[in-house]
Amino acid sequence: MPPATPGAAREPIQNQFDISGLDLPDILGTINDEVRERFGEGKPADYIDALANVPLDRFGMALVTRDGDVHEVGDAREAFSIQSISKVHTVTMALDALGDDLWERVDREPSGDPFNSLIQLEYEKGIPRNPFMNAGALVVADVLLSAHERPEQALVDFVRARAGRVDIGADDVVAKSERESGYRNIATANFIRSYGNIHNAVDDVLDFYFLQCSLSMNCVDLARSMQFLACGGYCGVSGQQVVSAQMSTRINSLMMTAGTYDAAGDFAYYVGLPAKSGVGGGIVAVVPHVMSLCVWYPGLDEKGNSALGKYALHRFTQLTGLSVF
Ligand SMILES: NC(=O)CC[C@H](N)C(=O)O
Repeated sequence: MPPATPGAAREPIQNQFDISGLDLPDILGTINDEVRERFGEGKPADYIDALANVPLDRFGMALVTRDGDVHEVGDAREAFSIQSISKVHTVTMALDALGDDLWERVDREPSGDPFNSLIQLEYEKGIPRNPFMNAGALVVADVLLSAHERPEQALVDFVRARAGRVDIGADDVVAKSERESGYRNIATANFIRSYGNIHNAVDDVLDFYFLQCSLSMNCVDLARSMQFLACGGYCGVSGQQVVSAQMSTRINSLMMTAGTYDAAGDFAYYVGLPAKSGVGGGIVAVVPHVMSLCVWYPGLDEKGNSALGKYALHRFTQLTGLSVF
């Protein structure tokens, strides 16, 4: 049947912000059952000794709505190494400190290369492609070292305030292990320094970076810590406006285009949400204006993203229709 008005859509447009008709506990339960059938897929991040032997029999998922309601399933309260998810927290702090001047130090384009790649840095004279690849996160770390008297404490305070928990901290074993096996990050930081785009001592920048990667949090903490990106920059957990509404939209855009590295296109296609992954197996995602989510499964695919975490988010957008597209 043709639409009544020429040019009008056939389907009535649903209010994409209305989740009252969704049975979220049931949807999470279905995803949990499906994921557990597939335990064993992927492999842990074996280039960091402390993460190499994490068993592939854990899955957690949590979401936090705009109203602060929490839904969770599986191992959503088991802490894990947040790794590169911390890059969302640090870029938020750096944008708060420098505003758009940050973009003179780091670009905001997808890289199409692995998260630890150095290849574009020489062509682009020490300006990393985006703040979510390791090179960009090292520049962001340097910005925070310049902006804060006690940068590590400032980061821990920021994450604690967003998650609403005072006992969040770094896992020293993971941080030490990262330093011991951190050949690429050490090379990257020194290479950027040679272009003058790191201003503080390289070792201090690396210490900060390894600390941020080694923060230990669970799915509920992480979903809460991203709630401000679902609420126009307002963090319901702390009652603070963290960044402007415009800036929170832009951080979501960065996650969409670069949050899952050289799989960002596939992620947009398969999941359809801004997301940020870490090699600890966590992935956070945002449904703008609706909710923030976190999934965790430690087996990674070849791009370094949680294999079943990605599957879980794919099923979530399929079952709820909550893709941004
Ligand atoms: N993608 C990631 O989570 C990478 C973080 C890891 N600590 C590294 O620097 O290699």
